[in-house]
Amino acid sequence: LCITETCPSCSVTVLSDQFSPNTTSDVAAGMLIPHTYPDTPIHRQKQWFKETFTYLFAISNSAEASEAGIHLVSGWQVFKSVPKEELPFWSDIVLGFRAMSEAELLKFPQHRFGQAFTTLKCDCPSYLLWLEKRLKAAGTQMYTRKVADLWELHSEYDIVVNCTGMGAHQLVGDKQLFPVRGQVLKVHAPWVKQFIRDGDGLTYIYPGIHRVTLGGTREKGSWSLSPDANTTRDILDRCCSLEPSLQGAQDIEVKVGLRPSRLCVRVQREVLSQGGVKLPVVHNYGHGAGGFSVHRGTANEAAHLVGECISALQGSSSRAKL
Ligand SMILES: Cc1cc2nc3c(=O)[nH]c(=O)nc-3n(C[C@H](O)[C@H](O)[C@H](O)COP(=O)(O)OP(=O)(O)OC[C@H]3O[C@@H](n4cnc5c(N)ncnc54)[C@H](O)[C@@H]3O)c2cc1C
Ligand SMILES: O=C(O)CCC(=O)C(=O)O
Repeated sequence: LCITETCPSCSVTVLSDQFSPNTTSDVAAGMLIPHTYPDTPIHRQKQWFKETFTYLFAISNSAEASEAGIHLVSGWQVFKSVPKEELPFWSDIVLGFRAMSEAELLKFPQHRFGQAFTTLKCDCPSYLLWLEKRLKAAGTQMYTRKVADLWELHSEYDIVVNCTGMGAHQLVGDKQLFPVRGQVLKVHAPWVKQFIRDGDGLTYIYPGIHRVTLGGTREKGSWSLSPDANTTRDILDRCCSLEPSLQGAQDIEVKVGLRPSRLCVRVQREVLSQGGVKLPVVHNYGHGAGGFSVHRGTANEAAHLVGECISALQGSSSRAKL
């Protein structure tokens, strides 16, 4: 979508072996709460988050908000002891970030410190459909197709943008990419209006438009997409200890996804070369646990790199003519 916006003369085709509702992005809680990528400079991550927050905040304030599934949500992140970093790098991007008051902390007898703020949340399947609709309106073709090798696209396309998430492990043989399995529950508990996140990042309660997402797990290196019944009980127990009213949650649906994790997101231009033939590629994958939080920022950067590929192609074709 960013490419169609920044380069309207480009003809964009989306190829994917799965579309919504069968992607990792459909499983996500969709909270805008960044995760730190250890090998990406903080100023770059902050810029990605800021661009994403600004973009989604504008949608949340528009008549598109409910179709796009974007809404503001307020709540608390609570800690058993005061964290080393009292002010996370994103504290001035979310709204109204402050330390919790004594009165608020009374709700969490096992916790000693907390942060209150308002952020955005995406109802992921709605947002993905809304994005697809906008792509189609921009004239983008969408085909179901599994790509086994980027070179198979060479004869049909000038530039390939690789946004395959965990699929990049096989497609481009990226051994720095690893799965972090996450199991979540989507439940009916319409009385829960505030989010609650344990500062250790393992347990969270995220109210959405229709359902509340209860999490979670972070199992590094696990490729299993099968729900685990013991884990479901454990998630429910942990969430009930933060919000006892969840004992009354109904209609529990279990979802599992593999976070496409790396020490840094790979937003990078590469020119593949084979027998003197060149294929420009822009990679945009490896968003781990924070794909929704930074998606618009990384997409803007990838679109910019596509612009650079176009300039390089135009330069080489004019040189070829000379
Ligand atoms: C339980 C859980 C909760 C999460 N909660 C949050 C949250 O609250 N906030 C947040 O910011 N992030 C969250 N995340 C992280 C977020 O879901 C991911 O970072 C994000 O979904 C990654 O998006 P992606 O588009 O890169 O990958 P995907 O959504 O997996 O999309 C990749 C696409 O590429 C296609 N593909 C792959 N390989 C090929 C191939 N060879 N040929 C053709 N197509 C291919 C796939 O079919 C798919 O459509 C969560 C993740 C999990 C698992
Ligand atoms: O970490 C969070 O609180 C949001 C959920 C998430 O990003 C995840 O489970 O990966």
